[in-house]
Amino acid sequence: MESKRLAGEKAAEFVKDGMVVGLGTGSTVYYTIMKLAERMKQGLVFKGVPTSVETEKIAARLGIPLISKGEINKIDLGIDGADAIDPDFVLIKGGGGALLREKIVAEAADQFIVVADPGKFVPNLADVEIPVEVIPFASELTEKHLKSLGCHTKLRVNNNTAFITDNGNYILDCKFEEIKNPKELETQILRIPGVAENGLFTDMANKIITLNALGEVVILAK
Ligand SMILES: O=C[C@H](O)[C@H](O)[C@H](O)COP(=O)(O)O
Repeated sequence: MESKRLAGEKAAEFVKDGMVVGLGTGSTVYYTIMKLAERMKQGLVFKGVPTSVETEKIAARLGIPLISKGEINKIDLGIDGADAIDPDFVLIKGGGGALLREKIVAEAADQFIVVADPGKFVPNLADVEIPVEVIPFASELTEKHLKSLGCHTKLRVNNNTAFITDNGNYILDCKFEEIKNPKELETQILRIPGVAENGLFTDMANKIITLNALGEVVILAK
């Protein structure tokens, strides 16, 4: 999609020599990674921290140097996509199942840029399911606990079997009737034993790169 390409490529301009860059997951940030590989050939020097096995493979194929898992100390800039963005820049992520590593990287990054086509903007987050990554042990109990917060849960499946994340966990997609306080909900979900992470990303995005109604790339900042 052209809008994903334009937004994704623009974000690559924010990477400077010597940076450690969190490389997100999905079809929009894919264009960022492609652009970064192009800039690398022109002399840009940086190292990447991939947020998924999928991104790790793409980056490795393009020859992008990656920091190995046990050596990630500092991330200068994270760039990633989103499934939904509300007017306060609260994000829902995890449509591709990569939310856990994505949140670790977004939280650690000094700056976090989101790349998204305009279709990702929603007036109400409750219109979108929140992916919750849960460890398989006693996941029925975790699910029951989640339901007590007032949502409908759905185990994510792939080819008729449970979808397994890069971390060996399940995803429960949770639909709430309303979300009054996303920050509080993010914390409440995280407090449930068995929950590894949830797809609500509050207070994280510093900039959002998207397109306006004229199809021009715009950078929204808080
Ligand atoms: O788990 C997947 C991620 O949260 C992605 O960043 C998100 O799904 C956005 O992906 P896309 O850019 O393909 O719409």
